[in-house]
Amino acid sequence: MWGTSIRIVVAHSTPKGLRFWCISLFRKIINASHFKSRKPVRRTSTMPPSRGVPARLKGALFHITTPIFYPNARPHLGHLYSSLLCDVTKRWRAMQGYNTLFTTGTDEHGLKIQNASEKNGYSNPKQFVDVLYREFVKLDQMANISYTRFIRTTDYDHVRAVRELWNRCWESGYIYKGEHEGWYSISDECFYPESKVVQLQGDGQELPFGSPEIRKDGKFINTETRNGVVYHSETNYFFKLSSFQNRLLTFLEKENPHFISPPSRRDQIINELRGSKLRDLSISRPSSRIKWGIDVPQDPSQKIYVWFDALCNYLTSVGGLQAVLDNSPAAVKHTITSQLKMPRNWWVNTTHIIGKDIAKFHAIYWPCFLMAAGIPLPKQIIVHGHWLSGGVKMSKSVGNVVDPLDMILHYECDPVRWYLLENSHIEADGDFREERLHATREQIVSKWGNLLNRCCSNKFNIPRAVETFASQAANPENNAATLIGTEAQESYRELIQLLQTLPELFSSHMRQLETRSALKLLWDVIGKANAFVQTSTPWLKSGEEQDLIIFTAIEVVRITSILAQPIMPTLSNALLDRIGVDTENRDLSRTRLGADTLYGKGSNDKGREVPIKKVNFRGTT
Ligand SMILES: Nc1ncnc2c1ncn2[C@@H]1O[C@H](COP(=O)(O)OP(=O)(O)OP(=O)(O)O)[C@@H](O)[C@H]1O
Repeated sequence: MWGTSIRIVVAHSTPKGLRFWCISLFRKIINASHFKSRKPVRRTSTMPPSRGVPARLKGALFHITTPIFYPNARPHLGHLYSSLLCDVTKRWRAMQGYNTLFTTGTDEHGLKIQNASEKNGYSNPKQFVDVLYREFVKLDQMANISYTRFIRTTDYDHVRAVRELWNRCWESGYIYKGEHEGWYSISDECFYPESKVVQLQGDGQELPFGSPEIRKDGKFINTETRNGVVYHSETNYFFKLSSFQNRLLTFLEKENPHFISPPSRRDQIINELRGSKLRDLSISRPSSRIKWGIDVPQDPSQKIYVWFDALCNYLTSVGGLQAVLDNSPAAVKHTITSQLKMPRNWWVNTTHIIGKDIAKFHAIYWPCFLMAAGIPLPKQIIVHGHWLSGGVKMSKSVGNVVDPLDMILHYECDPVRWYLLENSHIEADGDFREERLHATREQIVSKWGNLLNRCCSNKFNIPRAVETFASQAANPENNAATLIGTEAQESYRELIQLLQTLPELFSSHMRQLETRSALKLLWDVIGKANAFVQTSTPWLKSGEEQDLIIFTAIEVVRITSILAQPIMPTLSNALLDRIGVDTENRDLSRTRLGADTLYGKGSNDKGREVPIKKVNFRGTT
């Protein structure tokens, strides 16, 4: 205040050159006296955050969905990855001020489940899925996946929603009965055109369909998923997919070019739509062949195709088709959906995260079903790559799976989450390596934990350092002079620069789901902070110089831990607990340097430990 009034007097009463000279002189005097005579003043409340949640985000709606998974065997690392991307996005959006909804679940009907149930000795597939869906719920619990609803396609309200969708498409004339023959994959539960079928020879050679050497009794596979196919003919109901080719292309190319992300996946779908004509899609199967499914409303001799059933789960999750059309709460009572006052508003703010294996179903079939039913489309589909094992997609059917529960039990949930997000890229496939997971945990302990440990030594006083320097944080250049030696000052300046840009850059990577780049930013600043502590040797310093070093380093722990909450919810909060950050002060508005002026109490007490320890590498990959 004193400084401000002097500056105002000087600014208004002197010529320009003299005025600047006076200002800088006064600044120097003020800073010098400030450093000499400053005594910590205990404040009664924390400083107001500098940047709150932008008004446009407060209360905005964000609904995110995983694919629903087949409970034909226990879940593997690939399933966890899809769920994790959703969980992290949901947590991040919640931190930004959105109202969020997150649904996941299991796809419990169809031939694949029927066959697996029989193979496992169950007479009723429902009993089989009742056992296996729990494995998916258990994994979500163990991995801290914070869904708001776990949908099972055998849930009453879902069955009702599927019938609603079918009836609406039927009434609008987009479903008709016909004869279907072609190459069918039991594993993929779909037909493939001849152009995508080859015959496998004994020597591994593949003969395209139509080659003279092809034998009728040979083994045929499709070239998309490489699963076996058989020639099959039956009466089915068809969906008039062909009617939507142009509408869908216009939507994807002109009206909503960001509907499919990343752009490379959008281009693939557009090329597919441009390159070949959409054929009408068989959306039922004879009940004689498939017993385990939802009856076609007008014809119980047919069961609804499992994809028509499964995709509809996304509508169930906001209350079903009618609730979306009426934009009023679902008639069927469910703890979540009946609470949604305006289901359509949630629906149009829905993002589907899916693996690339099911892009066609989500980016072509699903929008067409919705268009046929007169329902607006969701906001976005984000397509991610696969985790491989032995060079091919990790898959339940192939059996080349990594058990995520096993990894979580040994390495704990947060390091596994961090590892998966750091070692993957939305557009590329990832290769699981247990030694890298182990190294990730080591790095958290030796870099993050070490920085915390150093600052929490009983030689230092974090609360005093925070009280002294938090209010000065807006003026880091003034503080640099407190440090002795150009090396320490340079290191300080670099660190401050990184910290100042961190929240914005981190946010921009998270918006694009570039988790690897987001996490790299955290490592960069933590690495820089460790180097700064090493260079400035606070254990050899005292008074304000020591406090400034400790304040700056512990700010790195505080800010990175706040930002890391969506990635490692438990550990980041344990780190914040360890340095006494109030639970009210862990939002994004506190990620500015000095945005929390009251923390650190008890942090330097003897005997308190870092909340993560090393574990051994088990040597199995
Ligand atoms: N290897 C993987 N990498 C990444 N995600 C995967 C992987 N496997 C499955 N998923 C996720 O699960 C979805 C498919 O679920 P599904 O239950 O069909 O898995 P699956 O292991 O491929 O099953 P199956 O082998 O029985 O067909 C994918 O779209 C993706 O979201």
